[in-house]
Amino acid sequence: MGMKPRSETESMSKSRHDHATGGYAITGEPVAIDQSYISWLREHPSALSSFNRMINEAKGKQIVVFLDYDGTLSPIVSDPDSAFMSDQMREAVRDVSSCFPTAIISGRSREKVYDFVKLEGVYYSGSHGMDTIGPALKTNSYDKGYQQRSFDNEGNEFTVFQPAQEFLPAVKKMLTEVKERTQSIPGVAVEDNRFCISVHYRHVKDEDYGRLEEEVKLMLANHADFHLTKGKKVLEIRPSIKWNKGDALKYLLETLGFHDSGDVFPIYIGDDQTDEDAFKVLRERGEGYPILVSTTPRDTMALYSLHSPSEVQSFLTRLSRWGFDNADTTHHK
Ligand SMILES: O=P(O)(O)OC[C@H]1O[C@H](O[C@H]2O[C@H](CO)[C@@H](O)[C@H](O)[C@H]2O)[C@H](O)[C@@H](O)[C@@H]1O
Repeated sequence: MGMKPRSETESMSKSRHDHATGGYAITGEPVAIDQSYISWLREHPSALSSFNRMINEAKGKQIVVFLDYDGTLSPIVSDPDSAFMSDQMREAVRDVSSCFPTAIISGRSREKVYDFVKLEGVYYSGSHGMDTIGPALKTNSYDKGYQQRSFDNEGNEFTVFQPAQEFLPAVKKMLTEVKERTQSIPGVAVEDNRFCISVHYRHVKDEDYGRLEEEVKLMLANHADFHLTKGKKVLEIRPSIKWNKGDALKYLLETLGFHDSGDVFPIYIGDDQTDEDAFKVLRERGEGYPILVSTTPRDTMALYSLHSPSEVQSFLTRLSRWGFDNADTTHHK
């Protein structure tokens, strides 16, 4: 990573233009590209336009791919239970994971992400990194009390790391409480993400939002060891431990054998506020490619950008093609 991304605005805006619509909306009218987005792209170039440069930086290093789920592998939709991944995206993730170690780190429960993705050979981390399946246990710097050996149906060994284990009984109680407190507010949907709780308000009227936030905050006032974070039309209740998606990324890198290693090139792609913790880790380590998925200019620690899940798919497809073509010269799984 090292250097700041070079300005590639002209080619970037052209590629964005071409990618989305061929430069024209389906009405035949030229597509207007927001000027502020184009300026933002100067600071956060497209990971597709910068692909060759990225590959040059990655040469001789082990690429490891980290992906967020909602808004990255699946588009944001109004019903959280219907955030399905397309077959094409699944194929792109499968191909990438057959070339490089690949992990999906999500705010959802680990089981739910697996149900959406349904791919073997991928590491899954749910509850914002508080429930992570990693490689089989070797010596590592993490508390063994939170790590358990486990086996899949084919007898492959892996490790489950759950640093918020002792919070589970409290999360269960809060789940019941938050449902009771919010049931009279039309449109609220409470999602059990195992170690955290999502309170969705996408379908709540603006005039009811204040009451919802107040109910959640009142509940949290009685649970000092939990706190609130905000995502896309969602309030997220999380145990107050020093653990986030960035820590899960570090845990996976270490257990994959890349603790403080200059031989690794981690790529992290995510769209939400909680992904910033992972971008920050890559910036601090000074390695890899932090990529934000966004259609609008945003304050971010990411250095590169992709416009939408469909661009994520193109990026992954390109990466796996490069991985397959260079199987003899690159480190592989
Ligand atoms: O870390 P992620 O995998 O991005 O998970 C973050 C939250 O994603 C989901 O909610 C978001 O996506 C929904 C489906 O597109 C959308 O309806 C909702 O408004 C978004 O906030 C998920 O349902 C949450 O539990 C996750 O915390």
